[in-house]
Amino acid sequence: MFTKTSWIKLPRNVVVGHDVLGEVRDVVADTHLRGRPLVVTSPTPHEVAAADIVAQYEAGGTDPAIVEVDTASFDAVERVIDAAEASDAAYLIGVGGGKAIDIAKMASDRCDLGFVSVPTAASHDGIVSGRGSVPEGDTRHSVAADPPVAVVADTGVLADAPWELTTAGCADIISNYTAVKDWRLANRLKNVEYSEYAAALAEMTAELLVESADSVRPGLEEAAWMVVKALVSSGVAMSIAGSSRPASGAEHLVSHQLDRIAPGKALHGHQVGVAAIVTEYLHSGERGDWRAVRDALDAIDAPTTAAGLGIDDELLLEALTTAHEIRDRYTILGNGLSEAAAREAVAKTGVI
Ligand SMILES: NC(=O)C1=CN([C@@H]2O[C@H](COP(=O)(O)OP(=O)(O)OC[C@H]3O[C@@H](n4cnc5c(N)ncnc54)[C@H](OP(=O)(O)O)[C@@H]3O)[C@@H](O)[C@H]2O)C=CC1
Ligand SMILES: O=C(CO)COP(=O)(O)O
Ligand SMILES: [Zn+2]
Repeated sequence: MFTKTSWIKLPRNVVVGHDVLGEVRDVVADTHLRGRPLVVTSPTPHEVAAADIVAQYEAGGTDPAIVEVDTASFDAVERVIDAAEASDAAYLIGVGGGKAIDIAKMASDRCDLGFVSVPTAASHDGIVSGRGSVPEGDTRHSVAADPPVAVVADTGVLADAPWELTTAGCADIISNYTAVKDWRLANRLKNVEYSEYAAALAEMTAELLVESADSVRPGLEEAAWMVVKALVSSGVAMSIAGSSRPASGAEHLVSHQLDRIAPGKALHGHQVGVAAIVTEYLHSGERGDWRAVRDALDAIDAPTTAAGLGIDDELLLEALTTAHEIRDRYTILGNGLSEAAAREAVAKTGVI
């Protein structure tokens, strides 16, 4: 008897374009969301975009509540839940990078309130995904959370953001190659549930971005457009999969471990990019595709070495050899990469 069920949750409105920040209130009005919003943001995105959104609501006679978060943590999620209850918020608007958006997404899921995603940086593929990702102690939780009801991505705001945020988003997409390889491996070796549609979408998204690398240049709004479309597409792949598997494999384990042992040194996307060079080497060997991954990162100005990340060589080696402990997710790292193998891989790929 066939007993499988698949429940794919996707946003209702995804609005991408020039000056769409000014349309947040109208985009929300086109959904079922009504009442007083709680704007969840972080310091820079507050100035860059959240203040404008608050002004839109005030001009329309609504006084939105606002809360700032400064770390991606469960404490921050609790603080936002308290703020939502105290302000009697009807829905949440996450304005910022991955941190603010994840926190808003997870808090709104817990409060059973709708959530709107307003990215101020094309730096990560959690913009539309139905996942929230937060560290806790020695582990990393990637939890299911309802995806945003609406997404408003202003390409002018994204193009004005520091260039390295955009290159981090590109690297997060390029890491789909190795993530999908890990997913297929886990499916073959551990019978992990696998979706060919989600895998194909994640890979195709990376492919299209790499093919367009020449047009991904600083300050170009068209580049912001291309990158944010790829981030949306990658987030949809995660929603189809019902997990972050299409976009998160061993390279993400290494990045999450770096967040623990070398916090705040480099952006999420840059860390997964450098780690992907190494995990691609582990998948396909010296003559394999690791050069293509490195060259793709290089072509969009993303770092390709530990030094480029500003991370000490020994710390990267520690992350590589301990990354398998971060969560129960089978990857090419198996039950752990030995120090000798890690040293060999970083030397062969020039990552160290
Ligand atoms: N849920 C999911 O599916 C996914 C989640 N993630 C998560 O997302 C996070 C990484 O996202 P990321 O965006 O790199 O991290 P942050 O949200 O920390 O943003 C990085 C930096 O960019 C700044 N910033 C954001 N927008 C602008 C702007 N327009 N101009 C100037 N500075 C700006 C932030 O400022 P400030 O310090 O003021 O906030 C911050 O310093 C990680 O926690 C990762 O786990 C990543 C991929 C997928
Ligand atoms: O960063 C992500 C995908 O790019 C989310 O994946 P995680 O589940 O590893 O947090
Ligand atoms: Zn990522």
